[in-house]
Amino acid sequence: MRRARTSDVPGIRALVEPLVQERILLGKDMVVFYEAVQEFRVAEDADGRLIGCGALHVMWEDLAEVRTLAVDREWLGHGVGHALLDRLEADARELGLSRLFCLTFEVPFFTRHGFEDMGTETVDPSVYAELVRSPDEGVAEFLDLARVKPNTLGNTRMVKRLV
Ligand SMILES: CC(=O)SCCNC(=O)CCNC(=O)[C@H](O)C(C)(C)COP(=O)(O)OP(=O)(O)OC[C@H]1O[C@@H](n2cnc3c(N)ncnc32)[C@H](O)[C@@H]1OP(=O)(O)O
Repeated sequence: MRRARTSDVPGIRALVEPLVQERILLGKDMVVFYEAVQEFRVAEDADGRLIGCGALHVMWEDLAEVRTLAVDREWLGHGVGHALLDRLEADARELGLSRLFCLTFEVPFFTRHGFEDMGTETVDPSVYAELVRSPDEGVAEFLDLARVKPNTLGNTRMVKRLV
């Protein structure tokens, strides 16, 4: 497990692409991955092949989103996903964050990690007014804005409080 390098971006894209085709993850252009490379952690096998990735995207003083968490099909069920999520959580704590958001179909996996369905939970109106100015799709998903509903269909908005 290590921080991503720019040379990992094609590998991250290759991990994510089949999941985009299955409409599990949202597709992103290469430039977006390069811009976000500092948010990524990657997992590699003994031969240095990329087998998993995940990113932490800060949204507000206390809040970040876990995004683009993906594990190579051949490695599913070997603890790679949990290890990546643990690492992202540790990064979140280091940054001083206290809430982690995710939008996912993998509810049991995130529940095992202490995430809960957000239900109708929202944020303070003054914070809402600031967040709503963001052009980021993840922020819009957190706020459950109508324009991103087609992306969120069937997904669960989940949150974990870091103590
Ligand atoms: C915020 C977002 O990015 S949302 C999108 C989340 N990503 C996706 O939906 C993409 C498609 N899914 C995936 O890539 C994967 O299924 C992931 C990332 C969700 C999970 O990755 P995996 O590496 O298979 O997870 P991991 O092996 O750690 O855990 C899966 C199960 O294997 C079991 N397991 C088997 N071996 C182990 C082990 N050595 N250590 C821990 N768990 C293990 C666990 O019981 C676990 O069960 P749980 O999910 O109910 O807790």
